[in-house]
Amino acid sequence: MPFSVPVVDITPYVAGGDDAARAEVARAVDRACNEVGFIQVLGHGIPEPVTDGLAGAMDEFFGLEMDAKREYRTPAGINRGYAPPKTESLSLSLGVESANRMNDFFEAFNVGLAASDFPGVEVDPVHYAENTWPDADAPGFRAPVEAYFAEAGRVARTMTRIFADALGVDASVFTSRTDHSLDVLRMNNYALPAGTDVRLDGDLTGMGEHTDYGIVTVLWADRVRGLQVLGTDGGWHDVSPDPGALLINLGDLTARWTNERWMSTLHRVKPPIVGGTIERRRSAAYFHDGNADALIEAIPTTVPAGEEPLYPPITVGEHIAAKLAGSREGRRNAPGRETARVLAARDED
Ligand SMILES: O=C(O)CCC(=O)C(=O)O
Ligand SMILES: [Fe+2]
Repeated sequence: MPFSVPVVDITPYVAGGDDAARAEVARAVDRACNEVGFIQVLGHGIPEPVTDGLAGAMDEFFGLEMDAKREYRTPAGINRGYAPPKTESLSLSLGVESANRMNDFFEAFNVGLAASDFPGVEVDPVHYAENTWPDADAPGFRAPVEAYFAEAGRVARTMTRIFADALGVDASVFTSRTDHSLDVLRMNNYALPAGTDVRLDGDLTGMGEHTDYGIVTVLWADRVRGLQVLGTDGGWHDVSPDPGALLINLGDLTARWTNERWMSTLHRVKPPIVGGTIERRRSAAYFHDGNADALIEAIPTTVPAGEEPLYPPITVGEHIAAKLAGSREGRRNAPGRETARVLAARDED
């Protein structure tokens, strides 16, 4: 079967729909999560001006001089603010040590929910770090980013409502573990500085192969080639969203939670070289990771009778901290179940 990312219209969950229409959506999502791990979602309800605003905000910030952007760096252990090109290596989050170590050329800006967003809840200030906003240099950045952040968060929570129905569990299985969720929006910019000779740097990777870490990711991206997803056929496939669609993909915590009934799919960004350079590409990944103190263990109905779950229980915070130590601090993670798959992947479409 040729590789494709299923399209699902979630209008019945966003704008109201009857039980039959919702059940149909839940079935389609279950199939996509089981077979691909990526979905294209229509009917998400994010107004176009909001995504246009996000894109404009990214242009304003990433268009600044490097010296100005560097002012907004944070320590590697704090997942906020600006990350210059080649400071992160996503494949180290996976336990894959490659020749292009720290060669991911994306630059990013991270914003997320902070301790001050949850007054009265005792949360770890490292996971829930306060944001760094570039107000002085990019005054038009914050408002549209906050507007998009709220919308993407709503879509992520809608997806978990669909997940509960698709898995046949009570909605509280998700809501009880996401009421002070670690949520981060990573805005990515893939561009090479003028004059970069791409022929001399054959190892260039936009973003190294990785799985996302949390529960679910809502991904907005320019319709420019670059994102590749590893299919169950062992090959990498180009994926670009249909007009108006958002990409949704599952993270590792959901694979653990569902005892791998659903997939946390490997992906990477390898922009094609055209005319000696790469086409600029932007994306924004909203990671909905769950409460740092929530325990994630296999939903009992996903574990076959008489078998042990594939993974031991883990808290969201422990899992995310280990992954970030790989991608942001350069400490290679212990190879896991996904590592073997990426090493075996064929380098083709
Ligand atoms: O740029 C993309 O399309 C993917 C970004 C991504 O995978 C991520 O930020 O985790
Ligand atoms: Fe990702």
